[in-house]
Amino acid sequence: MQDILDKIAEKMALRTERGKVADYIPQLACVDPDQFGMAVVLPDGRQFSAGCADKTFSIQSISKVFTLTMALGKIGDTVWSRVGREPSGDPFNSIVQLEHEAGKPRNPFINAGAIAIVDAIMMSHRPKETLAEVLQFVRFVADDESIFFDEKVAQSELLHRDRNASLAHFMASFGRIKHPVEHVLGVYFHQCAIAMSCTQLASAGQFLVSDGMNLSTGIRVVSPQRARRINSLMLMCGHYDGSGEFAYRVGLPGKSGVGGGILAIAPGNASIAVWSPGLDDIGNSKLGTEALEMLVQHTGWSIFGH
Ligand SMILES: NC(=O)CC[C@H](N)C(=O)O
Repeated sequence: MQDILDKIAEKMALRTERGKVADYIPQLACVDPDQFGMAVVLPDGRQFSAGCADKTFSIQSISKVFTLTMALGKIGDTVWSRVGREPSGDPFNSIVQLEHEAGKPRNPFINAGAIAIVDAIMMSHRPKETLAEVLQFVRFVADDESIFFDEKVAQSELLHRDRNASLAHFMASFGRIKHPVEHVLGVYFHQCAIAMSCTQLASAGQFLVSDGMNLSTGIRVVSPQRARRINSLMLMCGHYDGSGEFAYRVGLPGKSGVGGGILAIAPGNASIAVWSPGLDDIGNSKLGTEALEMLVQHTGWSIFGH
């Protein structure tokens, strides 16, 4: 495994076409696009990594996997009255479907869906309390107390919130947001601003590899059925309107973020995190996808076989 990762990192270091860093969140535009990191955690807890796998980056929308898991824990299947579970085929920050579908987002991984999920987990609590809970949950699944919110990124998103604020207010106009919109957005921007390294992120994904159980810590996070369902949502919706392309090229449940990270789950085999800040046109990590494509070719880990 170490050899495979070293080879991938070597190849990635030579790439000149690295995509474009997200600049609609100015703080993300400051990140050096020449970086690449990758980490793999096996079910027995063994870790392998290459490149700058220990450097923290903004996990952005990858956080939506963790807040969805929290929401399912808190309100169970009621989640599905707040968001759907179909791919949207539209960009992550699109508003068009909301008008046709009475303010109900297609799935929990597009921005509108993740904002609705935040509203669902707030349960009349103050934003600070919900934020503490989100951070505690991520630290728990990663088994790492050092994970933190990058305040600069959160403030940058807050300052440039027009699009997400529009989504939230539009949903509120259908009676679908129960807490003050500014509170919900504050929590949403912070969850997106969680900073993690590839190693930490791959550890956090372990429960999705082994039927809901983190075999390293021996702690069950969710039931096998729930782990399977979260994985299916990641496969169908985790890369927005690029989910079909990601399934075709990589064939693993995956969740991307505009910080350039991707968490991919090879059920029964490994939790994989990759980071390279340059994005493709859709907003998914360009080299991150390429690296995962190479990894599955070497390992045969795609859920669809070799
Ligand atoms: N795709 C993403 O990672 C988007 C998350 C980002 N925080 C946003 O709201 O626009």
